[in-house]
Amino acid sequence: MKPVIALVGRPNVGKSTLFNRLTKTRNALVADHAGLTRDRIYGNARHDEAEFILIDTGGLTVQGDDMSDLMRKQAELAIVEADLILFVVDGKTGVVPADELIAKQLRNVGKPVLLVINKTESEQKELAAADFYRLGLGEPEVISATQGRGISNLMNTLMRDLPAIRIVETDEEEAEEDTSGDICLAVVGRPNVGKSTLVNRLLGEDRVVAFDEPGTTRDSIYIPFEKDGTNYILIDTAGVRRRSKVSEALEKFSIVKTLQAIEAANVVLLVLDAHQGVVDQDLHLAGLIIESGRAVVIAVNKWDGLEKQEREWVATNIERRLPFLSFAKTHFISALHGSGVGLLLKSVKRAYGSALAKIPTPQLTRVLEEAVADHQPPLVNGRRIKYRYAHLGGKNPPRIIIHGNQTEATPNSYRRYLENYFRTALKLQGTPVMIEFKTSDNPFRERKKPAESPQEKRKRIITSRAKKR
Ligand SMILES: Nc1nc2c(ncn2[C@@H]2O[C@H](COP(=O)(O)OP(=O)(O)OP(=O)(O)O)[C@@H](O)[C@H]2O)c(=O)[nH]1
Ligand SMILES: Nc1nc2c(ncn2[C@@H]2O[C@H](COP(=O)(O)OP(=O)(O)OP(=O)(O)O)[C@@H](O)[C@H]2O)c(=O)[nH]1
Repeated sequence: MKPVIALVGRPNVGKSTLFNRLTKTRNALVADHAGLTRDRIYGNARHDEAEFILIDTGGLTVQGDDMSDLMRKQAELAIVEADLILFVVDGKTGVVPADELIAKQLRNVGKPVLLVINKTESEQKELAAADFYRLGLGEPEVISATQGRGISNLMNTLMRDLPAIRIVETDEEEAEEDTSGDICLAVVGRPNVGKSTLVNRLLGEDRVVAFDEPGTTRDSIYIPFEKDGTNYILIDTAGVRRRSKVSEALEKFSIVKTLQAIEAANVVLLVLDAHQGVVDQDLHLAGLIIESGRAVVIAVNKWDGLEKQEREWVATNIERRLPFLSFAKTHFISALHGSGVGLLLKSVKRAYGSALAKIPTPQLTRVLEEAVADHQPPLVNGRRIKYRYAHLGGKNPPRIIIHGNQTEATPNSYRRYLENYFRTALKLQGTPVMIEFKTSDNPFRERKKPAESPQEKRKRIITSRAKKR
């Protein structure tokens, strides 16, 4: 499971800037979806050899700000859930009383804390650090988040202090044996939408009583079950099994836990509440799911007892607010009464099949040719973009790599056209499809390149290992 690092510090010290610098790698899917609020507080960070979940705790220490209560609690929870805390201070202002207060608080958290002095582009390292030793937090890292100075050193220190963030090398054989065929299904949704009720429905009441496992709040529970000859591993973020142990709703709902579950899943079941429609927190979750590239099925729960008019409103509301999830199948269900629940798993299975489909190069290339024949790509600098062939560069989500000349100049509108064309022609349902372009003079040399970079491969192996747990 990915380690969690939390950014803490008073306002304006540069936490968001550092956050953006460390998390900017995985925006490919998100950037292309207009209307999607990107979650700027929780993110996946990747840097050369390391990978972790990064949380920006925002205005945690400010009294009377306008951060909503839930967000504040989430921030407090983030610190509890973090494996390590980065305490960011401003090198230009030097130590201010608020820094001392935060340092005092952090010393009581019982977590490793690394002091990071930001905004030090014009200063000598030693000079910038001198003032901050009195916070009693040991050797600080000296960085400039805007210029990227000191980030490599910071990462090295992190890898030393928190070795778990290092991406582990594994050999080929281990990668091969991962094709167990079990469908990893994460049930996610904000508090009170009915996740627990749905999990109980999916598993059958008798299993609920029988199962219990110790663990911390941030861990989900992995429950294998079988339905109509298919094996699933349900990732229960609602903590159905721990009702008795964890009393507070807050402790049960955790974005870190949700993120970890999404990471480990093949398919995400996003549960919404029909009585409320799509609220901002649903949008945040949808953003995290989109960013992960996982397959998605939407369950609109509490469909029972709604008037016709209300139902129409909910359906429209979902279409309007979640256009970037239009690839996902939506089911209107009642977890309480069981209606519509049976069909959910069919869609989950279909989405899994689409997300992990093996699509041979000749087939992809044929669809590409048909798409181009139906609708030509535009001219760029007087020359037409030319696509030679397409191959599958990865799964879950399918990554279709298109090779040719000037392909990088393909406008977004045409890329979306191709995406939809592939989706329809290949009958892909419930999964995002990523289109990537490569320009190469010699397609044969290109063809010999590995479909996956070593880093992507490592990532895939780690993720599938997480699923085994
Ligand atoms: N000179 C300098 N300015 C920086 C650096 N990093 C951030 N800043 C600036 O500091 C200001 C605050 O940065 P943010 O990243 O928004 O700070 P924050 O800690 O997230 O602030 P809150 O969102 O209010 O908690 C912005 O104007 C940044 O451009 C840096 O390394 N050097
Ligand atoms: N009317 C109706 N109520 C439902 C349905 N499903 C769940 N509920 C009710 O909604 C409330 C919340 O359900 P839970 O299953 O605890 O929701 P949850 O998402 O697990 O909530 P947390 O555990 O707080 O994350 C309970 O009172 C349920 O009885 C449904 O299909 N219809």
